Amino acid sequence: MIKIKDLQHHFKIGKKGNERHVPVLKGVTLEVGKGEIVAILGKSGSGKSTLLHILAGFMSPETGSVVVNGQETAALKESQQASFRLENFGFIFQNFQLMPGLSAFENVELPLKIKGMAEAERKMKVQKLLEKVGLEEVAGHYPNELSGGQQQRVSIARALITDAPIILADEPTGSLDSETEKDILLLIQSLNKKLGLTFVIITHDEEVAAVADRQYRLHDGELVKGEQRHAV
Ligand SMILES: Nc1ncnc2c1ncn2[C@@H]1O[C@H](COP(=O)(O)OP(=O)(O)OP(=O)(O)O)[C@@H](O)[C@H]1O
Repeated sequence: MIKIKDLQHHFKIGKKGNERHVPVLKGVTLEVGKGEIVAILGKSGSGKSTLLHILAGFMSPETGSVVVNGQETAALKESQQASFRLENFGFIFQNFQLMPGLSAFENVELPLKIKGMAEAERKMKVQKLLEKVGLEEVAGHYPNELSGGQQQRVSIARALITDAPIILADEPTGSLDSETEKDILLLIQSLNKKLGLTFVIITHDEEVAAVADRQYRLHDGELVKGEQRHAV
């Protein structure tokens, strides 16, 4: 499903003529199969977000390749990139990134509007998914009328609504208290089992990584395999 091969990336820091080259990824190789949960741990600044951005096609790697569902992402034309992303990836962020002026229902509906799905089909699909993630009673609430856990459920529903097979989660519980964190991790595990969704989760939190089938640690620009556990 995902094949990342020998990714290297560095950033230039400082003023022109006096730049420093800081290597962030020094040859990262990773394969993720369909229906797996893979966690990437690493300290702040270790390159987790850089890896995720390259995987999602927001950034191009200097060397190495990313193949998603058989498609080498660097080979996509610029005009194909957005629809490829929409078809293949759903995103979950630490700070939810919901549209404040839209209700929970409308936030989840938005990607389908962008895809051009007809209204009746759209409404039915959103309704079903909101029930699945336990939000039917707050569907009309705006983000500022929802708890952190509810907001993250909305953002998970938004990530799932387009039926993308891969969910990329960037510190999905970073803004939540530990009880709510557990709820969200259980939801992720259940969606993985019931729908066969693939998750790549980046986190600095060992408890979050514990839901993964495989754990890796980004350290000094390299990916090191970690331990495997299966409990929330
Ligand atoms: N656009 C950029 N220009 C220059 N340096 C950058 C840029 N983006 C990231 N970096 C540097 O690359 C390194 C990796 O950053 P990255 O955001 O990938 O780390 P991270 O592991 O996701 O950190 P965090 O957990 O704090 O989000 C850091 O040293 C950062 O300062």
